[in-house]
Amino acid sequence: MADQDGDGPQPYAAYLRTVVQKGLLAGELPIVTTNPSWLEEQAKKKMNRAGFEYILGGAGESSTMDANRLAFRQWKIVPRVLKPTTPRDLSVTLFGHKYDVPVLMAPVGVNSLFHKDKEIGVAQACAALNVPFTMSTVAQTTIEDIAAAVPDSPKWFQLYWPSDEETTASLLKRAKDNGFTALVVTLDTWTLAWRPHDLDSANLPFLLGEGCANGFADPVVRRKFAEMSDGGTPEDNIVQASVYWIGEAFPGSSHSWGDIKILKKYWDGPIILKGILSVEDAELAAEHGVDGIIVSNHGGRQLDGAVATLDVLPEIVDAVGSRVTVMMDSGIRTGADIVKALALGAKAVLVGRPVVYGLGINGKEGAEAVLAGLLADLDLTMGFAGAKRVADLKRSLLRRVKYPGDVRSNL
Ligand SMILES: Cc1cc2nc3c(=O)[nH]c(=O)nc-3n(C[C@H](O)[C@H](O)[C@H](O)COP(=O)(O)O)c2cc1C
Ligand SMILES: O=C(O)C(=O)c1ccccc1
Repeated sequence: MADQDGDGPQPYAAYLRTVVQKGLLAGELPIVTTNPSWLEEQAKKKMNRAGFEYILGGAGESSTMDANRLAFRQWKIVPRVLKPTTPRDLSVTLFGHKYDVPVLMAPVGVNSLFHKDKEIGVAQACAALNVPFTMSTVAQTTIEDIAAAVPDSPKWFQLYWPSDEETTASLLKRAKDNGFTALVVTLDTWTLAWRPHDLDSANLPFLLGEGCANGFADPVVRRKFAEMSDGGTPEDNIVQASVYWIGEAFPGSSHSWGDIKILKKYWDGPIILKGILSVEDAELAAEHGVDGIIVSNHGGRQLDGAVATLDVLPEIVDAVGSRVTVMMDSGIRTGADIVKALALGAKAVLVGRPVVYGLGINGKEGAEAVLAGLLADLDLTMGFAGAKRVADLKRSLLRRVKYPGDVRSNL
């Protein structure tokens, strides 16, 4: 969708072209709604229950999921007029790479539960729109298969950090050898949280082999599994192998700051820590020489009661923004949300649930429709706000308001 006529991609213009091409003007309805708060409803009707509920679920009473959305509602944009903003430039430079848009796909595992296109569908949707794709460790597609499907597109690798150093090294080597340029290390999920939604329905698909494809393809995982199972392969005993691999990805206890040196030993590109919510940890990340952080509460799926990411973003940016690249996720649904996060100092945002709802509704096409819509909305919102480029999004564009939500809130 890159538009070579202007200065880089013009997501709204591209979106309108798609509307015409797909015959929507002739009265056909889009398969995927353009309203992000209806996506969940649409996905519920279209997807199988286990897959839909796995995406939907938050930890505890989902209070952090609610907070993520409410936090966005408490900032409003003060627009400008008589200020031409075309053509707009949505590009950002992160770790020396120029990206067309300030939006990345968040790492989301077990996509085979959502649609047969699984992670490949999402990766291809991202590739079509030049959105960097962050691959999850617990994908149901291998690192090698993602690389083969989207060889020339920007790709980051997310690590669930195994307790075993040799397994860590093996995963990182495969990611590096296959063209993944940045490493995202998720720190808030050394074990899965109390998620009543999934627990009540015993929806724990990774114990049946889902989310294990990447692990089962790993030479070190295979060797170690053979050693402990009298020469067995994961394919011989899926349940036992899943328990072993999931035990590596989620070891049940956290690494410590001193272990960052292990990551540096095996990864010479940018290292980004995901799941930072406190200024203290942001400072420690900077002191330990990492390149970036993602202010994230895992979309409210880990510590229920954790603070909304937008509520701590400004203080974290103030503390470490000049030393590390600060990004954020959790609760991004609209172009206005992205504008607010960028104005409060994030260099880029990641989006999770909406895209995999799109995948569940209509495979690769659905994921692409959600991302294209989000980028078009961002493009328009920047224009109305008076911003021609991402650097124009400053804190002075926003006002903090006191009311708890909007009348139309779906919370
Ligand atoms: C179904 C699902 C699976 C996820 N899997 C992973 C994962 O494998 N690794 C990871 O770091 N984060 C994972 N996340 C968290 C996302 O990367 C991201 O932090 C979160 O979805 C952002 O919030 P949002 O869904 O409100 O956009 C997952 C989220 C969902 C919804
Ligand atoms: O559900 C998640 O949030 C997550 O990170 C995960 C955990 C296990 C398998 C797949 C994804």
